Amino acid sequence: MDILIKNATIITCNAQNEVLKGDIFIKSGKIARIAENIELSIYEQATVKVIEGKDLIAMPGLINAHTHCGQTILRSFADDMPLYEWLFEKIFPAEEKLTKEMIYFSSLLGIAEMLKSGTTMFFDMYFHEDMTAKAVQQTGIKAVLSRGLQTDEKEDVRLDETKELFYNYSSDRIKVFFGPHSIYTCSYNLLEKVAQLAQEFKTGVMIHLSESENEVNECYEKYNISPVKICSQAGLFDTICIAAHCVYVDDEDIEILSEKNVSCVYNPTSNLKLGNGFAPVHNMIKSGVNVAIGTDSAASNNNLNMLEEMHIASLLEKGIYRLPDILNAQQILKMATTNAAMAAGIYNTGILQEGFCADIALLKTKDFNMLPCYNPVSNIVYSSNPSNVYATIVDGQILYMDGKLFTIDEEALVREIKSIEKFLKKSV
Ligand SMILES: CSC[C@H]1O[C@@H](n2cnc3c(O)ncnc32)[C@H](O)[C@@H]1O
Ligand SMILES: [Zn+2]
Repeated sequence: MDILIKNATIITCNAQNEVLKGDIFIKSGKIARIAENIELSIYEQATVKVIEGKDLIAMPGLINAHTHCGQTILRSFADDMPLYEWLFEKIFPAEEKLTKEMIYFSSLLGIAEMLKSGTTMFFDMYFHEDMTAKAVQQTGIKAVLSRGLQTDEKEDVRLDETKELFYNYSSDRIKVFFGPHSIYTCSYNLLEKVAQLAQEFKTGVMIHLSESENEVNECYEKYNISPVKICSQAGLFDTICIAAHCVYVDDEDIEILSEKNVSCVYNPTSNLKLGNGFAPVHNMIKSGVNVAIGTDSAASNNNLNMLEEMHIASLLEKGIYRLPDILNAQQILKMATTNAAMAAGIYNTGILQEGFCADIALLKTKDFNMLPCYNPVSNIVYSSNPSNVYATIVDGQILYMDGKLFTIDEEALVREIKSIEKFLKKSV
C-alpha cells in the first residue's frame, strides 16, 4: 500500500542535516517525494493510506548494528559478571540447550521489541541463524545476518551453514555476512579462510573485536600483536568488515581501522554492563573511522532499545572525555542510521531522501517527555523512549502502528516464550 505522511517534522539525516516540515509520499516501498502540500490524484486518494503527521516526527528507521537476536530468550539469565565468566560458564552452556524452534521464537521476540522501538534493520550473529532469517522474512524487518563461526570440531559445519544461509535467504531485505566470533574463539587459519570466502562470496564479515582487556592480553601472549593487527594480517579488513566493540584499541589499531575502512560498532551498555569499559569512540571518529551503534544481545544489555542506546552512547563519551559538545544529538542519530547502513555496504536507506527505501520511524511529539520541542533531534536522542514510537515502516510496509504489530501474533508469542522460559528454568 502506498502511503502519504502529511505535515510531519522530517529529520532527514542527510549531509546537510536538514529538518523539514512537509509531506512524505511513499510509493512501491520507496520515498517517491518529500515536499510541502503533496496533492493526490483522484485514484490515489482512493488507494493511498494518509497518515496525519502534524504531531509526528519522521526519521530514518534505527539500525541496531550489533546484536544476537536469537539470544533474546536468555534475557536476565546471567547478569552481573565479567565477560569470560558470563560467556564460558553461563551463556555457552545454556546455548547448548537452545533448539531451532527456541531460536525462532526468541528471534520473533527480539524483532518485536526492535520494531516497537523504531528499529528497521539489525546486524546479527548467532547459531541456527536460519531461524532468525525465517523470523526476519515473516516480520518484514531488514537484517544483515551471520552464522557465528568458531574453531572446533564443528568449524566446517558452521561454514557450510553460512553458505546455505547465503544461498537460501539473501534478498533485498536480508544480507548474509560471514561471522567469525572473535580472535579468541577462531584460529588464525579460520580467520584467513573466512577472509578468502568473504571475497569469494562478494560479501562482508562481522566480528567481536578488542572487546575486553583479557582478549587483548591473551592475543599479545599468543601472537605478540593486537587483535586488530591479527585481523588485518588475516585479510579480514580486505572486504567490508564490521567490528563490534573496539574497546581496547590503541592509536596504531585505530589508524589501521581507519585506513582499511573498517566500521566499528559502539555497544556502550554491553561494554559497561560486562565491565569492559568504554570504546574510544571520539578518537576513532576523529581518525575517520565510521562508527555505528549496537545494543549487543538482550542477555548483556538487557534490552534491544536503540533509543536508549543512543542516549547512553552520547552521554558516556561526553562524560569520559569531559567534552560536552562531542557526539552531539545529530551525530548520534546518524551513527544509529546512515553510518550503520554504510557499514554494511547498504546505500539506499538510513536517510529520508527521494529514491531511498521507505524505512521510517514515526515518533509522537505531544507526549509529555517530548514537550517542549526546540530541537526534535535532541528530543529523540535525549528524551524519547519506545512509548513515543507511533509507527515503524520498512520498505513502505507498516509493521507497527499505534501499539499494534501487524506481522507478529503477540499473544501467541508470549505463550511460546513463557513455555521456553519454564523449560530452561528446569533444564539449565
Ligand atoms: C557463535 S554465535 C555468537 C556468539 O556470541 C556470543 N556473544 C553474545 N554477546 C557477546 C559478547 O558481548 N562478546 C562475545 N560473544 C558474545 C553469543 O552468546 C553466541 O554464543
Ligand atoms: Zn556480540
